Amino acid sequence: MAGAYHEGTPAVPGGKRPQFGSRFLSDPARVFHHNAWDNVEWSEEQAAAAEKKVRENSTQRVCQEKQVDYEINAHKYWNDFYKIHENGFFKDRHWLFTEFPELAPSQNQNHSADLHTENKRSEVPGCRRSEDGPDLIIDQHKCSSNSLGHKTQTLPVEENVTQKLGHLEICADEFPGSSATYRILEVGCGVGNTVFPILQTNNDPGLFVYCCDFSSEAIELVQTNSAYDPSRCFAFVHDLCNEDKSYPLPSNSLDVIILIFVLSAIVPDKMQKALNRLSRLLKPGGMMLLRDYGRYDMAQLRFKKGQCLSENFYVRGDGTRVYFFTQDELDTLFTTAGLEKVQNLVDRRLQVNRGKQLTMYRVWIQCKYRKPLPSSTGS
Ligand SMILES: C[S@@+](CC[C@H](N)C(=O)[O-])C[C@H]1O[C@@H](n2cnc3c(N)ncnc32)[C@H](O)[C@@H]1O
Repeated sequence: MAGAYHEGTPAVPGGKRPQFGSRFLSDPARVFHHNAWDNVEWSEEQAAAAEKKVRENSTQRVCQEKQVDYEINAHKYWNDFYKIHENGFFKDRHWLFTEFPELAPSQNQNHSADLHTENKRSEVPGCRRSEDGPDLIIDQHKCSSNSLGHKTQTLPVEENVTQKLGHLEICADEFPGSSATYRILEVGCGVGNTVFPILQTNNDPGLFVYCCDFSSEAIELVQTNSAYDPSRCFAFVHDLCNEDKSYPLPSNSLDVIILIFVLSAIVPDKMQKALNRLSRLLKPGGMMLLRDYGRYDMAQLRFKKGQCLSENFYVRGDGTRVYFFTQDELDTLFTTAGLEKVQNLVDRRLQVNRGKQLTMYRVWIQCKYRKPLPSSTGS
């Protein structure tokens, strides 16, 4: 199936993960000597062939009636996906902390040095360390607000002073994790491939991790996972496209929001508003982190005619959808949401199936955008 989710390379058994992005293919004759090559340059012919393939597979669009069904029932298609696969896609994601040290800042002594390097790297397209990506690859949590046992902290409220989340009522000054000092939200968390490594790796006592997904099946799998700790984590069902439902936490309350292969799963004309709403939740100085599919990724080229919904947006055989971004599109989305660029990189990786002598060209985009600090006035 085009675009089923599997992560590529497993972690090195018993060893520290090597830095990504350090293996370059200089001699094409050696392509089958390793499983993956980093920062692969595409030839003009290859780029032209990819464009042609996309033109071809986009000629025939899915009919309007089916398009409406995929939109209205999007959560159901993902529920079915998780009913079939459960958490079979759980993979080691320790690359998360190499790429996104913001997820465990106290575990990264060189955090500020890393950020400095990132700023530099963002100016050099294509110059980055790479990583594995997917290819291709609750009901409600019991109210445990203030479960860290800290004093509650009053924060400005987003829209509603009190919001109802199922049977759970959340107030501005008393919401899950209200007393935490470092708050991370993962949107479209699936079965917790990112959340659980964060909880395991980041042992800051002030950490609180929120995670949501519109698939109740996925959230149930997160909540019933033995590593789920309601004193440090709050998993909830939420549709990031739903304008009528607020997040169960106030504006300006989050240090980090992370989106891993989720923005691509929503219909393009709802992406901007979804990001605008998320941006409001960030503290000034807070960061939005994203890793997602890039234009002409192998998964896009593999779609057949009749699976295209709109330009660069496709439906898989199981009814789940996927968009393939350019760096510029993501830059526009984030900056329109009021954020400033820290990093916007393209990761072109060549994965190799040595057994079958197959080559797979992957294109992923990684972004970090920051909410600006209020500018000091009167100086
Ligand atoms: C490709 S999966 C990625 C899951 C997870 N981030 C990971 O990397 O393992 C996309 C996820 O986004 C979720 N999703 C798609 N559209 C959504 C929406 N509108 N609101 C919330 N979650 C959504 C799906 O249920 C699915 O879990």
